[in-house]
Amino acid sequence: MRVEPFALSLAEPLGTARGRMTERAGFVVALDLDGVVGVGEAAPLPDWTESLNACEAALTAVAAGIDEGREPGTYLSREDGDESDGDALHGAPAARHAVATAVLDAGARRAGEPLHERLTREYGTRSAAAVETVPVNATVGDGVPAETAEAAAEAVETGFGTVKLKIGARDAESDSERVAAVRDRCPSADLRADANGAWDGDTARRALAAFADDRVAYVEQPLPVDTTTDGEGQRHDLTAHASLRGGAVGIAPDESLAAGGEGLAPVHAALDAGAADAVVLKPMALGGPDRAVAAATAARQAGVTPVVTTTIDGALARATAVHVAAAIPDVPACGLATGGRMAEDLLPTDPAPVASGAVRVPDGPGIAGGTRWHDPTS
Ligand SMILES: O=C(O)CCC(=O)c1ccccc1C(=O)O
Ligand SMILES: [Mg+2]
Repeated sequence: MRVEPFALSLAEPLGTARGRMTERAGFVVALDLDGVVGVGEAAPLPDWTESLNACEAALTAVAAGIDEGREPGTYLSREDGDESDGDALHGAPAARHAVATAVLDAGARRAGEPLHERLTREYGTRSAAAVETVPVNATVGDGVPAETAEAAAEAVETGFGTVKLKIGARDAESDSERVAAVRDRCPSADLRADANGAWDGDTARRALAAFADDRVAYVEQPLPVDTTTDGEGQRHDLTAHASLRGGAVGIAPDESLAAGGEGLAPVHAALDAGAADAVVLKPMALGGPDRAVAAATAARQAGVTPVVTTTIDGALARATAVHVAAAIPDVPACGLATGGRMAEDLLPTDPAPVASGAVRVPDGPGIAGGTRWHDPTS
């Protein structure tokens, strides 16, 4: 297995409650499975996944194990995340994402089918369906009300039906003004907001009441991650998010789904705790496209809406996430329109371009047909 580092700068940094994102770094892996090469991307992001160093260490260990004859699939054996303790990909979801994607990509390329068809069959709820596009939301970063409304209006003009606003970088009253300004300019857009854990319970209740007037569909991660548990073993952050539900504005855990356990355990905990109207599923943070589709299936069974987003990744992981979304029947608008922020990218052309508020699902074999990483001589 080859492991190649990358670093990509963002042309348009994203302002969030956790600061500004300006660069993404990670690794592309290329894995030869009986003569068919599959590729996958690891784009680790602190707060969501292991560190860049831990990711590299995990991938290096997997590469060494494969060189010694270990079967790549055995690193992924349990899709519920129960890999045996001490195994290389335990606690390294971004590294697992790369390896799982490469294995799936090689299998799909061998079968001559797009990745989403394989994901659908193996981890989804229906037989493979032809899916040409997936609806996506525009992502609008922090800014003063006029800027925010302008960016949202521009997105709606270019065809986005859904706009997601980053909030929580300023106080809740200022964010309510931003949301009101957007609603004013975009009367018929579907609106969402993402607090990235910036609020406490009282602030959240106040802000959610104000957002209801402006018909915000849901808020991602209103409260911070807190994996400590009460006497019954329930996580405090999940209980707290559950107590915010019931109003007009839905609650959509995001960071909480990447904390407090391996693999899908946090997703199941959030569903069991009744903490979610929607769940924000990031294949990179969950440890792979296989797990993300399995999480969506579990969410649907619990009556919870699955939404797929990236951690703002390179083109390979973005396209992988598009395949995940395509494997979910009637998926709502997903946070996959982030390619335009990149100043440079992993592929010369975007295999999953966005137009009119939808992303095109790649229809070649595997993730996106052939790339230079698929050519073992390059
Ligand atoms: O969902 C979107 O619209 C874009 C993705 C996004 O907001 C994001 C990007 C990187 C890291 C975290 C997040 C997040 O959803 O919190
Ligand atoms: Mg979020």
